[in-house]
Amino acid sequence: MKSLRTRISENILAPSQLSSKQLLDMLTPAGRSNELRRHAASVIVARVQLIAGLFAILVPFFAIIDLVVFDLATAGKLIALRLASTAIFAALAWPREASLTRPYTQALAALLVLLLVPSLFHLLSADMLAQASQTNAQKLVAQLYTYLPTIVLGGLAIFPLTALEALLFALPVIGMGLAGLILGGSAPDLAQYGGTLWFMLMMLGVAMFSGMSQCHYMATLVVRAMHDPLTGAYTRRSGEDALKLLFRLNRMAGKPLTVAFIDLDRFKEINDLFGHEAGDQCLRLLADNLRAGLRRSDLLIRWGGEEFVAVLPDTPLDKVPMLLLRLRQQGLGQRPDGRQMTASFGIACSDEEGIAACEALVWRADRRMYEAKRQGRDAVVWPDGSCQPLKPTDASTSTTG
Ligand SMILES: Nc1nc2c(ncn2[C@@H]2O[C@H](COP(=O)(O)OP(=O)(O)OP(=O)(O)O)[C@@H](O)[C@H]2O)c(=O)[nH]1
Repeated sequence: MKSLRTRISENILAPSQLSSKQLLDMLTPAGRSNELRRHAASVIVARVQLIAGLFAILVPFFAIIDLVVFDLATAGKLIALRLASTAIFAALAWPREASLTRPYTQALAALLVLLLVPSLFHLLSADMLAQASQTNAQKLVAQLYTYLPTIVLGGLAIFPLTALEALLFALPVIGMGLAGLILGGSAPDLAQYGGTLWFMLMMLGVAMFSGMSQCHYMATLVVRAMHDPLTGAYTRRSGEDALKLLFRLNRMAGKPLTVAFIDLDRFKEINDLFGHEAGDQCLRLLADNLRAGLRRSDLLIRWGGEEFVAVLPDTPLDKVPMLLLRLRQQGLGQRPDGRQMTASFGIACSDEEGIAACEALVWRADRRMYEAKRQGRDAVVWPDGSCQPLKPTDASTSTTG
């Protein structure tokens, strides 16, 4: 069983081992991180816009077939439906700014509209087409219209949806497909309904498999692109993007956002005395310990070599001492010589006078971190300029500074 799972994950889904968490992430979107949601939202919106744009151009052209095949009254009604569909497709294709707070919900809503338009077209035209179809050509075109919901289900395959999402999107489409058959006057026989339902379920299966595979592949790439491979912290680039977003969101909500600029003390000494590999190990340990002290909603960014930035959304200055206390209690990790690692901290808060952008926030925190270095390291410098030592009072955990 395990080797079958490994084979599927390595050869079909993506070239990586599949953990239980990753498997769950392909089945339901519940555990998805915000960064993954944002990325999935941008992929879904881009594809919805592309397909909707194509449909907005192609759908009116097929009016020619309606005019050639059907009588004028039927063709007129079909063309009216086409024009309404075209207007919706054009609106979906229109470029618009992604929602800052709920980009994923916005993307799923656009996708739902895209899927429902052809299915509704089928539903609304079914009765009319059944009555107007006398000749073979008319019956053929009417039959092609009944395939619309099935084609929509196949189209789901190009979106990075989890299995649950694909299923939920498919249910109304399948429902409308079957309702169209009833309205079209098909006798409720097993051959007609069973065959159509079977075909739809096959399409749904393909769409689910393709969506899950895309989800997994996307998650693998996003995690690799956004996180520093040594420490697992956000890279400078992805961290700056996330910080900008959080800064805007907190500003809009009138909440303070605090950043802590953290620089490991005397790190060069570790590299010089114990080698680069030991230095790397210390950086890993430091990042693990910093993360352990932060909340789930906080971000840890590797700003440069041994410099990190902790981003604390919705955090006023008076909450920062609690974080520092937690870090002090658990420690930042041991150096290869057995002594405790120490770091210098600079704190800045978006509430401060003259902070219009997050760049200014980080710059101030950076300056304060240098001031902490200047004042002897293993210390924190606050926005009011005061410098507080971080040293534990216990002499057994003495510092390097
Ligand atoms: N092992 C390792 N070393 C790194 C990495 N990135 C940067 N460094 C090293 O980090 C060291 C930083 O040295 P300095 O800027 O002098 O800082 P420091 O020795 O910590 O001194 P203070 O900051 O003043 O306490 C340099 O020797 C870099 O080569 C890395 O990814 N791995």
